[in-house]
Amino acid sequence: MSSLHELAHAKINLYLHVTGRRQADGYHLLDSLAVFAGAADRLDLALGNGRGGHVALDIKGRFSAGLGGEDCADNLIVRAGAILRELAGEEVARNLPDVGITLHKELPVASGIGGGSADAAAALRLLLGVWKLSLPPARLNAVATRLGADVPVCLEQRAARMEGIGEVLSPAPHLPPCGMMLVNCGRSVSTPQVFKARAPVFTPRATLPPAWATLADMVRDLADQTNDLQAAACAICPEIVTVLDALRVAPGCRLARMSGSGATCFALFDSPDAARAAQAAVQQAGAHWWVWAGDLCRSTTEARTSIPA
Ligand SMILES: C[C@@](CO)(OP(=O)(O)O)[C@H](O)COP(=O)(O)OP(=O)(O)OC[C@H]1O[C@@H](n2ccc(N)nc2=O)[C@H](O)[C@@H]1O
Ligand SMILES: Nc1ncnc2c1ncn2[C@@H]1O[C@H](COP(=O)(O)OP(=O)(O)O)[C@@H](O)[C@H]1O
Repeated sequence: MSSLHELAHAKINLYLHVTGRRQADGYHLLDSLAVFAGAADRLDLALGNGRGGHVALDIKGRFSAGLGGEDCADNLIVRAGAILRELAGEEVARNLPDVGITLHKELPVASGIGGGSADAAAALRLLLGVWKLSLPPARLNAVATRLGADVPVCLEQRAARMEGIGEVLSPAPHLPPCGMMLVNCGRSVSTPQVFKARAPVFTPRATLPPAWATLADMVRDLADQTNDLQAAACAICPEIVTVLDALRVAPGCRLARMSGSGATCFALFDSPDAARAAQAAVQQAGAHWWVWAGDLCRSTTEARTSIPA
């Protein structure tokens, strides 16, 4: 059998409102518009010789060192395998083929673009396929949420509005053509720490149109929204402010903001070419920064998503 692969695209929160707090466990209630950028990790899967549904993980790529100190059992890819084995039950699990997954880690770790969540979702897609398991959509959403609040949206890798703690998904407004730049200053920022450090105020749910015909229309509406985690993340990691300043003065930048709990920031441009044209100028502001420019994923086909029925 030839090797299977999936791309795990970066999730960008175009805005992120903290609308409340869940009583039961203190998780925050969110209203966010998530889109997916062309930037991605890649997972290659090869079938092993044994049975039992074991997942062996090998990590390569530009940001592999960011996960180097961690036990592979803690990796969200291996945890995705463990949850599916548990759901399959002992008898079925005994006969599941072992697999080897190579993660090419090209997205910065703990950086507000959900790389780990995207990897977990890609692993779920791959493993459901090779193990020939199928789950009803609500069950799959619950499994994904157990792995992380960002994992459900990463299953489809399609622009979506996220509510609840992230697991309540609805269609995003139709997006206009545009380009995107992503910049990360190289410092990992802890999501729980940022949630804890934010000012204890809530922002109402946004009112969005069904479609944005032009980037100017979208930017006008996004300018009225906020990332409620940005101030707290900037206090923890002041270099985020430097990144935002560099993005705002980049030629052609229409809007610059932080994604998720940071530290990665994004900027919107008229086109992927306009974003790429501004890349060198931004890289000059921070030689050690990770800078990516290109297009959004505009369809699930483009994002190479395959959720077995
Ligand atoms: C902030 C967001 C916005 O999309 O993105 P990232 O910064 O991670 O990319 C996500 O909500 C992150 O999702 P994810 O990283 O999967 O979070 P989880 O592993 O479930 O939770 C990590 C920790 O973040 C806090 N958390 C997370 C989600 C949420 N709605 N409320 C929270 O309070 C909790 O302290 C939790 O223990
Ligand atoms: N495959 C993975 N890639 C990245 N992080 C992972 C992975 N598996 C587990 N993790 C853990 O999840 C944490 C959050 O990772 P990540 O999803 O990259 O953050 P964010 O959502 O803020 O971009 C990391 O600090 C790391 O400990």
